[in-house]
Amino acid sequence: MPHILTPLQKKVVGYPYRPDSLLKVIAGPGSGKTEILLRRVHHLISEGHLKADEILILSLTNKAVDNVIDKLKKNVQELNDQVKYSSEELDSLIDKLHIHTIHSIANKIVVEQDGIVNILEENGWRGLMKLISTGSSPTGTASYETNLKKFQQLFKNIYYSTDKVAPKKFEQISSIMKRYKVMTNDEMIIRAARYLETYQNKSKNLEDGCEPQEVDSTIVDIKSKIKVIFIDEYQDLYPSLLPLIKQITIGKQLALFGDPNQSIYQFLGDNVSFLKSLENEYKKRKSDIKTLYMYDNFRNTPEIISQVVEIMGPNLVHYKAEREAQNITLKSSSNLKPIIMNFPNSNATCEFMIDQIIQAVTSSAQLSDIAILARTNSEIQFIANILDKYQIEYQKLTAQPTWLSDPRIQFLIDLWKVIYLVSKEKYSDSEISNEEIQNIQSDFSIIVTLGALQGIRSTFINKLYAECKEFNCSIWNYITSETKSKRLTKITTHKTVKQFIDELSPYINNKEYLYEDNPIKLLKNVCDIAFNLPYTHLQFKDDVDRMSFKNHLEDLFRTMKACMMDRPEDVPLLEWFIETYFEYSIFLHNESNSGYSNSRLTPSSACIKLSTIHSSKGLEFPIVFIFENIFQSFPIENSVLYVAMTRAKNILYMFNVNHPNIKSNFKYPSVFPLAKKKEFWNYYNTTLGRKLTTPNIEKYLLLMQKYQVIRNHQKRWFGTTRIMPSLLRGLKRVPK
Ligand SMILES: Nc1ncnc2c1ncn2[C@@H]1O[C@H](COP(=O)(O)OP(=O)(O)OP(=O)(O)O)[C@@H](O)[C@H]1O
Repeated sequence: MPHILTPLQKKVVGYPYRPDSLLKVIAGPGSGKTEILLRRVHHLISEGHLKADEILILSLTNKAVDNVIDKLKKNVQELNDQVKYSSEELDSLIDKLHIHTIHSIANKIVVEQDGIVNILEENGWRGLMKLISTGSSPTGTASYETNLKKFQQLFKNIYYSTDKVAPKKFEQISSIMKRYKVMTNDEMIIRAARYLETYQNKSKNLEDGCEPQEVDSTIVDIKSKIKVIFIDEYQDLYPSLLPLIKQITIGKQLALFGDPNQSIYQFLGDNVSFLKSLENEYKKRKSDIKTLYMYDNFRNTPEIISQVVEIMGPNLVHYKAEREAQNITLKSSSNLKPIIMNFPNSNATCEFMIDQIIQAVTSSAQLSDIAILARTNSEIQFIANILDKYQIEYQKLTAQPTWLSDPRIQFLIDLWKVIYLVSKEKYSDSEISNEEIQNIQSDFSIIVTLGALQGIRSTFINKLYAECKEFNCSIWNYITSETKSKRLTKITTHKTVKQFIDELSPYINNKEYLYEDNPIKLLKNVCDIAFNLPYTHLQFKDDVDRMSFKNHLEDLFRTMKACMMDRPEDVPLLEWFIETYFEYSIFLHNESNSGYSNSRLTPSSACIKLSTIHSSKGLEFPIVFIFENIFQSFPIENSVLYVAMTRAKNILYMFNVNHPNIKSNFKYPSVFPLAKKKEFWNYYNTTLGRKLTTPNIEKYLLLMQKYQVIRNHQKRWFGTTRIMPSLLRGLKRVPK
């Protein structure tokens, strides 16, 4: 059954469609933002105001896009009670809607105009840094990682500033990037905006109809078909996206949904000024601008909401509106206040947390109801290690799969790029003209892979690049030409380059290999190449390191298989994989409910969730622990704490949270043991739509005694008790 809408939700769903207008929906946590956005989409279509292909839904993250698609399927099916959609009809309806991340739509526009482009990833940055530095480090004598970070910052400052004079070392950057079609995400956004603007101006000049119509493309869709644009989580938009958003939204109805209090990406730029500029565009055109508020809360208990207000009250924007809103719907009282504690050390924090988890699962909760949130990845790793120790199964929620950022896997993909791009250039039917030499894309992948090998210094890469420019030839042709490559002296370097050529040549020289469509063979070959090269990252530190590579390799293989199944018949697997692996990997990642359990065998639906606060955005969990390391010295930002606290549906714990409004007091609260609170567990089960169960406190006490782990706080409550790690694994292990 679809939810019955509240008066505030109804207003948003039924707000009229008007071209060139702005609707801003400010919605608090748990107010049903995404659901209402989709109900509005359905309303506009079913009332005949718009067709599905006239609607564009934009989000910032892939996860949010998948969330929209999932909810859309559920909602449309529920709402459509007269004519039930078959699953094919539903798929076709969803296919017609345009649903993208902002970056993927920019990428589509740019690729349609420019062909394949290289978006800078970690290894790409390293390659670029090697290319422009001249032996000594470009930014001083600090470690490579620090230099890389500084370099990226310097690059950003110089590239996007018009008034700064670039140091000599950076002058080459734009020409190199242009030459190899390498760009950062920000540049891709700017480029896409420029293409849209050019199209707009061209169409204006062509209104007399003297030139033929353009073929179908994303630009044509945006400029001529789309009438309404929805942006979910608008508070995360930042200034460098503005040129593109402006271009996309001209003349359309733009509906922004979000919560300014949850603006956790301020480090990317000022969201407030972004919105002002966008609103000014609508004001300039004298368009309608309307703000609606949604402050119902179907998620958090009133006790959690009061705690949020107590800690952050004056810092919450629009809170007045919430207070004044009439008839807001809230959950009933749970009579359980959030548990806020500061511990003297990390061990005490962990022991208490484990104890609470055990109480919860021996009462009514399932392990998958529980999420542990922390600010940094290192804190998440710390908690993961603790849970490993207790053999409690968990799943890390990450925005993108971890294998994608494993430099070893990136190295394998870069090697494939070398094979594919060099072969393509080599076997291309037409002679490559001088002008085309400027666009030899294999060069960049060679620089990235060669530059990652032991003994290859930036002076060499730099010289190589300069030589190729002088001879006007590709790097592969240069290094494989005996006469030319002799000019690059040093014996050790020479040996490594020879090794590189020897490893890759058999595949490049075999034209058929471009069409190899056996993923196992492709993977085995590229691993052989990588292991035979002096690439230090593949000399494993220990078994854990080896296992992590093995797991990532399995994920890479899974992605290849998915690409293979979907591949158009006439496109070779290698080519299709290089173009699409990122999208497939995100898709598979989200499908497997984002992440892996520590055992990799347990379904994610049976695991505790571990997540950084940033990755938990938009999610909700019955029980939330906010876990801060006691060494966390800088206070948590209001917006980050707000997002974390409002993820909790029924129970919220906050451990060692460093915030000026949270007082430190190390005292076990009187509300425990949690397992004794029968009334509360009834409430818990009812709000989650589950059958009522009785908390099994006897079982809990029995187990505690059986395993005899002495805990100070348990001693106070139950006498001497002991918990063994296997407790949560169905109690199969018999203690010695
Ligand atoms: N009218 C309604 N009646 C009952 N439940 C509702 C109603 N509208 C939304 N909900 C439920 O409220 C919960 C919160 O909704 P949703 O996840 O869309 O919140 P949100 O506004 O996106 O929150 P956040 O901004 O914190 O991510 C969901 O479980 C949703 O199904």
